[in-house]
Amino acid sequence: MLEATIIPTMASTTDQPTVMGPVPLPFNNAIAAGDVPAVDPGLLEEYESIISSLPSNPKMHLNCYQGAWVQRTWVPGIIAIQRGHFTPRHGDVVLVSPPKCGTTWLKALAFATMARRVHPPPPAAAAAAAADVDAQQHPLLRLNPHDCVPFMEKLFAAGLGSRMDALPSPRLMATHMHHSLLPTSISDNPDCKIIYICRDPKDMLVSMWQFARRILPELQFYNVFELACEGRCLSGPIWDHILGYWNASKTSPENVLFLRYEEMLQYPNDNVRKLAQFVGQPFSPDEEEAGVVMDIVRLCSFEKMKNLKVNEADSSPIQVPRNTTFANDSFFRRGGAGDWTNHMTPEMAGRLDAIMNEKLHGTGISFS
Ligand SMILES: Nc1ncnc2c1ncn2[C@@H]1O[C@H](COP(=O)(O)OS(=O)(=O)O)[C@@H](OP(=O)(O)O)[C@H]1O
Repeated sequence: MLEATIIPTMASTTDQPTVMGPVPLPFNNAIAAGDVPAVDPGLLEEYESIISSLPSNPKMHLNCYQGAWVQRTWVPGIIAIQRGHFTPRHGDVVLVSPPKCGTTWLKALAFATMARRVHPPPPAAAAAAAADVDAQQHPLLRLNPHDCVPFMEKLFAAGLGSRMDALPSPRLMATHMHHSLLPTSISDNPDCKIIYICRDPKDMLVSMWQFARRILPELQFYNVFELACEGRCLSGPIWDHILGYWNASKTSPENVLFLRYEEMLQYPNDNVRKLAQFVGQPFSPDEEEAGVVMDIVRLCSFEKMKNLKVNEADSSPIQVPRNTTFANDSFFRRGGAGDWTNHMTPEMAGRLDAIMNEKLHGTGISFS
């Protein structure tokens, strides 16, 4: 670890400079302050012409870009990242997931783990004492995890990608991009660590449908299910998304950590230890003795996060760029595994399992 230095915290525009160690800073509206730079009209025209040539699903606002179904508005961001507008740095950690597979949870856990020396997670006693002012200082008690860890393609699509350069190392960021979409400057870069999380696709689809219904109330679960089976739902083909990172984790285990939502639910402490080790910040015997692992798991638990004031329905999201569509509460619905049994017939579940089994056959990973 480098020695602690005086650098300004980004926690809020009014915060005073604070003694900080080399930890990720919450990436929130402070860093997005100022005018959004105008995107070159020529570039916009080029993006538009690329997008208009892509296979599309207008109802779902999706396009198929280089074999992956992505949200239309993210395509310019993906292109910008592929063209080298993002400059990786030693110490960068990229969190990757298909949507609705535990992104929010992983953002919280990775942030809490990597920032623990400057922002210790509140210990059990302090967490119980609501009046404990110090305990409330933790960024994750005042910010939604999406305000702490930027979503790369959205940021670049908004012309704000260069603001990542302002973040000190180590930087923590997230993407939903398929492995095949990543530029080699990320995917083949030993300086850049990737932490991947996936989930039983059946639960992922239920979660995705429930989320999408907030803006598309007429959307039927059956439609999302069919699209997924055809490989055309958001981040589809799902099997390609999972396999890309699964294979990379086998080839380069020191660069790609592959996690599963269901295993995280079952063994949260072990998985947080794995994460800390992977990013080069293993828990010391003193931290183990003090219960820091459990403190992080408790701070980031579904129950804790869902019940925070910042994550209530009327809490305004400050994500960068601003997400006016989904309120913070939409990221914490039910949690847990197995909700698919309430929405799929056994035939539907069997069909999706069979497709996944066929696609993942012989790879060493399965979901049934
Ligand atoms: N802390 C924590 N622990 C366990 N589970 C959690 C947590 N936070 C969010 N969730 C559940 O994750 C689902 C949302 O997935 P994502 O966070 O990937 O969504 S997004 O892609 O960022 O929009 C969604 O799952 P469902 O409840 O099944 O819809 C969330 O409830």
